[in-house]
Amino acid sequence: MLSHWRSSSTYEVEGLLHYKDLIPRLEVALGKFSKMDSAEVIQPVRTTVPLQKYNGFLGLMPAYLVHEDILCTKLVCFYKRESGSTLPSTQATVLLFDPEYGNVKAVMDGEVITAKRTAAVSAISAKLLMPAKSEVLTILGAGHQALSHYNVFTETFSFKEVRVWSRRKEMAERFAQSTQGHVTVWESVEEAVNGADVIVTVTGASEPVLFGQWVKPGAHVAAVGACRPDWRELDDVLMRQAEVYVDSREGAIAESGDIILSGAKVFAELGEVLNGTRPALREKTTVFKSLGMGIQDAVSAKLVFEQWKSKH
Ligand SMILES: NC(=O)C1=CN([C@@H]2O[C@H](COP(=O)(O)OP(=O)(O)OC[C@H]3O[C@@H](n4cnc5c(N)ncnc54)[C@H](O)[C@@H]3O)[C@@H](O)[C@H]2O)C=CC1
Ligand SMILES: O=C([O-])C1=[NH+]CCC1
Repeated sequence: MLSHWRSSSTYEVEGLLHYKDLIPRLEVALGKFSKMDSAEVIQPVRTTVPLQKYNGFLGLMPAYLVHEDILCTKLVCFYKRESGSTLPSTQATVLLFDPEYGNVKAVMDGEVITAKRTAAVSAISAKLLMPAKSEVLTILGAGHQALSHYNVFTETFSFKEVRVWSRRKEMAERFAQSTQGHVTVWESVEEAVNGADVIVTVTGASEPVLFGQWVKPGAHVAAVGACRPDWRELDDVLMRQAEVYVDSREGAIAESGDIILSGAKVFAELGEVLNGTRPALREKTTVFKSLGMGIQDAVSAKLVFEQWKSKH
């Protein structure tokens, strides 16, 4: 039996999970997921328990990758926070099991895993779908996901300009000061996205913040927030004019307000594009609607555990 590891340290997981290792494993997992073969991947849609009193949700995200023998679940609480709140908006713990015995092999901090695997999947969407000559990246939101997206997008691609907008300008300014490279702060979403080739929406919004009329034709939008059926980040115009890609069709039609309320049709899962069964329509305006999947946490947790074991 493998040794048992407990870590509540965000710092420890941070040092063990690297995009160069994570991205290829996520691509394989997304491809397998989209083959819809339950002999390969078992991942029910997230079970969500509303915490009405606190404007939040507890999400349970189990997954089993059969050939890799990775059995994992994430427990994630996420909240809609008022402007100025100092409470965290996402807290997560990841449990990695030994599938044969059923014992827990590792308990890990899930915040870094959530931040990095979500950003890595958005980077995969951009790699497949952004315009061939993409020079301007705009990030809407200035929290944890904004930073992980900045990091992986600037590590993976060569943008000439990176812009940020946040509903509180001082947060956008703080974000711009915290990044390695130069980031410009914009006062309005309309100005921030004007001419942008790639737009990442990582806000806690429940009403649209990004409107289709502002988006350059052919741009790619990675839409990461609004993970509830009645929450929005994108308006109907954008949802209907874009080709919509998702991580999971099943998850999207159950959980994405942007898809459900706009009536937009899902064109493909990212895994189908990776498998070559659906095309990447790079020349069109594209939206990747991310909701997050248990398999993404599972491959991340396995990587973290492997790295940890190699050092102990
Ligand atoms: N798709 C996925 O796999 C995942 C999605 N998420 C979602 O991504 C979003 C960002 O998460 P974090 O960066 O961890 O949160 P965070 O709290 O660190 O940052 C949220 C950002 O959104 C802004 N914001 C909050 N409410 C807003 C509103 N009503 N209008 C405009 N801006 C608003 C905040 O000022 C802040 O800049 C959340 O919606 C979260 O639920 C989080 C984890 C995984
Ligand atoms: O996949 C994930 O961890 C989450 N999606 C929405 C909030 C948390």
